[in-house]
Parts: sequence; C-alpha cells; structure tokens
Amino acid sequence: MNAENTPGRPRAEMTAPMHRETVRVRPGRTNAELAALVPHPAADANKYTRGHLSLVVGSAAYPGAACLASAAGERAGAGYTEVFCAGKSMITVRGWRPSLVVRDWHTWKPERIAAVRADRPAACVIGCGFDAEERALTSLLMETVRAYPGPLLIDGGALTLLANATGLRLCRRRAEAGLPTVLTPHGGEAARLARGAQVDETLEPPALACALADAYRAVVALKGPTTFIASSDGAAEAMDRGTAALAKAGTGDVLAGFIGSLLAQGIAPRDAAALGCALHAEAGRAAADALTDICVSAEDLITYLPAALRALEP
Ligand SMILES: NC(=O)C1=CN([C@@H]2O[C@H](COP(=O)(O)OP(=O)(O)OC[C@H]3O[C@@H](n4cnc5c(N)ncnc54)[C@H](OP(=O)(O)O)[C@@H]3O)[C@@H](O)[C@H]2O)[C@@H](O)CC1
Ligand SMILES: Nc1ncnc2c1ncn2[C@@H]1O[C@H](COP(=O)(O)OP(=O)(O)O)[C@@H](O)[C@H]1O
Repeated sequence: MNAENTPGRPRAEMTAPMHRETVRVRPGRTNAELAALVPHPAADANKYTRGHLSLVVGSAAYPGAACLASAAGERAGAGYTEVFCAGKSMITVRGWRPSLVVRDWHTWKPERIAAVRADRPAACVIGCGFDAEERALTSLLMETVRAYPGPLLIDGGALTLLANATGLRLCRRRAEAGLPTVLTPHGGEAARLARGAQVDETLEPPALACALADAYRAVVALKGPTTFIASSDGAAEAMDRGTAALAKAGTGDVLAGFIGSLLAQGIAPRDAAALGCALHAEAGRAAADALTDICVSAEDLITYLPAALRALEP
C-alpha cells in the first residue's frame, strides 16, 4: 500500500470517468471523522436506550448467517438484540450465544414495533441467510419493508427477493415517509437489484452504487475489494481499507450486523454504513495480523472488532 492509500489519511475527492456515466467518487473518511461517530454509551444508559436491534435472519438452510449477523450486532453495541429466525434455526442460534433473545420468525410483527424515538433508538436487519428459492420469505420481507417504522437494512437473499417492481415501490414509499433503508449487496446481488429496477447492471461499481441508491431511494454499500457507499446525492464514497482475508463466506453477514447495530444506536444511515464498513475492514486487518491472511474466518471479525475500534482512536 502506498502512503496515499494509508487508511485514515485525508485524500482528495476526484471525478472519475465511469462506464457510460460520471459520478463523483469521494475518498474514504479519516480515522478522526469515523472515531467521532462511535456511539459510546452514556453513563446513565440502559439496554433500551442503547438501541434495540431486531434481526429477521437465518432460514433453515442457513442458521449460520443468523448467528454471525446477530453476534456482530450485539458486539457492535446494540443494547437489546432480538433474533427472529426459522423454527429449525432457533436451537443453533440460542446455543451459539445465550445473550441473544431468539424467537420464531412467525411471531415477527413489524407493525407492532413502536415508532422509533430519539431516546429509544431501534433498527431492523433482514435477509442474512434467507434462501431466495423459498418464495414464502417474500411476504415476510415485503411486510417488513412496508411496515417497519425505523431504519431497515436489507442483505443477503432478501436482496434477490426485493429486486422487482413491488420491492422498488415499497422502498420508495419508505423514503417518502422519511424511513431510511440501507442495502448491502455483493456484486451478484447488485446485478439482480439493477435488473429489478431497470438499471444498467454493467455500470462500473461507483456508478452502479449511485444508480441503485437513486432507484431504491436507499443508502447502498456495494461490497467488494473496494466498497462504494452511495446515497441519492450522486456521489460514492470509496472504502478501501479492506483485505483479501475478508474474502470468505459469512463476512457479509457480519458486516450487516455491524451496520444494523450502528443504525439501532441512532447513527444516521450513511454514517452508519461508512463506520460499519470501516470497522469491518479494520477488524479484518487486525485478524489477519494475528492469524495470517489465510486463516481469518467470519467469526474472527467479531472477535477483532475491539481492535478495529482502537485502530480508529486518535
Ligand atoms: N454460514 C452461512 O449460513 C452463510 C450464509 N450465507 C447466506 O447465503 C445466502 C446466499 O448468499 P450467497 O452470496 O452465498 O449466494 P447468492 O447471492 O445466491 O449467489 C451467489 C452468486 O452471485 C454471483 N456473484 C457475482 N458477484 C459476486 C460477488 N462479488 N460475491 C458473491 N457472489 C457474486 C456468483 O455468480 P457467478 O458469478 O458465479 O455466476 C455467485 O455464484 C444469503 O442469504 C447469505 O446471507 C452466506 O452469507 C454465506 C455464509
Ligand atoms: N478481496 C477483498 N478485499 C477486501 N474486502 C473483500 C474482498 N473480498 C470480499 N471482501 C469483503 O468481504 C465481504 C463479503 O461479503 P459477501 O460477499 O456478502 O459475503 P457472504 O455473503 O458470504 O457473507 C464484503 O464486506 C466485501 O467487501
């Protein structure tokens, strides 16, 4: 890595020519900018004031994704982490971490969640470990997009189920109601979202992130070796702190848990995406320093989150 690319150093904004479109690409944020966003608990905090994170995750096919996302959410600071998963996944999630509150996702009623208040922040993560072939999950997703009254992060198989005219309309309706949505696609999921919104899926990643953000009226973190974070202002923020050690199954589920937890603690959606992605990348670096870039797995990112937080400190 050359000195210009050292994480945490301020770099200049550039206008990059993109495939068939030009978007502004902003450099990633500095350590000081990110450290200022970290939600340290107030002295009089309780588990409810620290943020209520609901995760609707983990089909019977993928209980591991529920474990990873929810443990990441808890580790990143949410005060009350509640997991709604397939009945068959419950025993796995409970056994993995007893501090998680685990329920059958048939009991998930997004419309019964009280409106999110500044002194009782909350957020929902949906889709990690969704099996997109399981069509019954479409109604669970669409009902959540329609009725969840706070910030909502959509990841994994739910992105595939969202990529159609109904998903597009419901996301736009959330934006009109002032409810933030964050989408965290990898390259394959981004292409599906693009097809669902009649966006050109061959755009270069920064332009694609911006186009998806505009179409779905959402904050989009398009993941890859460099992750591009966009909202509908036409600029993409480049987060290039990562390492190839992160290229293993399950690391995206951990990222969804980190960002969801920051949303649940009241951080604004674009800031939560920027801070969550940077912490995830720094955790990958710290884990690779200790374990080598060969041996890191998704669970290690949860273990190394404290090192990532310290890496941002001035
Ligand atoms: N432990 C667990 O329980 C885990 C559970 N998980 C859960 O599994 C569910 C399915 O998610 P998934 O990502 O495994 O598969 P899916 O999105 O159906 O398709 C993948 C296809 O997309 C394409 N593709 C193109 N670019 C790509 C890119 N950059 N990165 C990746 N793929 C890219 C590529 O197609 P190709 O280019 O080969 O044609 C590839 O074949 C989801 O709910 C997730 O949360 C996982 O998180 C793992 C740990
Ligand atoms: N070569 C790489 N360099 C840096 N980060 C990477 C690299 N490959 C993958 N990542 C990161 O790892 C994560 C993978 O997420 P994802 O593909 O959704 O995994 P999964 O679905 O298995 O959980 C993303 O945050 C991505 O940015």
